[in-house]
Amino acid sequence: MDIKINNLTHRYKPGTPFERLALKDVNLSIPSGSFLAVIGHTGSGKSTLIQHLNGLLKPSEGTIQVGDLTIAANEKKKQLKALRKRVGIVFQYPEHQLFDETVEKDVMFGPMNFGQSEEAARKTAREMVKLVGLPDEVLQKSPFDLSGGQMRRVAIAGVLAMQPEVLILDEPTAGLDPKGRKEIMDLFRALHDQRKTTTILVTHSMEDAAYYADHIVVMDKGSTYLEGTPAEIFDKRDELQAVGLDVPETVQFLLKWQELTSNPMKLSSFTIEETAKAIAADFGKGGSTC
Ligand SMILES: Nc1ncnc2c1ncn2[C@@H]1O[C@H](COP(=O)(O)OP(=O)(O)OP(=O)(O)O)[C@@H](O)[C@H]1O
Repeated sequence: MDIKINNLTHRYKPGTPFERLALKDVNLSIPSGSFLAVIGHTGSGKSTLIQHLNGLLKPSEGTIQVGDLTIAANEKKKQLKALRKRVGIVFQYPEHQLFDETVEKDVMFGPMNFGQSEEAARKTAREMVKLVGLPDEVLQKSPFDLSGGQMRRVAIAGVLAMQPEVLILDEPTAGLDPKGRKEIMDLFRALHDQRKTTTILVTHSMEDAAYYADHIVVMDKGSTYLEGTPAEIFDKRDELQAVGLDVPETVQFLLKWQELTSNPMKLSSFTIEETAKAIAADFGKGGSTC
């Protein structure tokens, strides 16, 4: 489902002494099936931007097109509900929104709210719990008896249960350890690859942007500042530094490796050892053929 953001401006608390211009005249096209990372210094407007994509915020000016739905200022509730069905958001610490007495009921809530029968929602819950890598046994447990990583997966299952065509991830791995971060990001990338879900990742991690996304938008002071592939963006070190962003050495190293070997594989900063092994294996192959 293609997304087009046209001349989007957003003001918080308009007409009050606290008015704040958070987005100004943003134009962006996100083709169906892409994996976009949105990066930028704190306060640059990333969260404000993505909250427009599922109707949590309405434009002050401009429009958002998601497939055949167009959202403008003063949009009606019905349109916003239709938008929320299409666009799912995984917020930071999504487990804070878990509330039901069992995992099954929690995951069933969204689909039933959007009209699925109880039986169909139960089936969906079972499938989604499996999809996020949890065993069937958790279905009857209280979400609050699970580990932090398991709770995060349950919350993600709840978003996926709505079968969104567009998935927005707002710092979805915040607070997880490196292993947990990699598992969750790999899960999103696999979902994207298998289901062609348009995926938009808001992140402070340059590594995640470099390794998981196909395209990057850099925000600065409420506007889009740079756009391009990870290789194009991270080649612009000076421009990035000018807006307070650094390019970690791991990112430079791995992008260089991809370029040198024309290897399209997506590497993660958490898999430096695997990368080293891949390089060693490649040298090994070279050695044996020389
Ligand atoms: N509810 C609000 N009321 C008033 N101003 C707000 C509100 N939310 C955000 N802002 C302001 O809008 C601007 C953009 O904020 P936003 O949260 O979109 O940035 P961000 O890039 O997501 O930041 P971070 O990386 O810290 O999450 C900031 O100046 C912020 O202070």
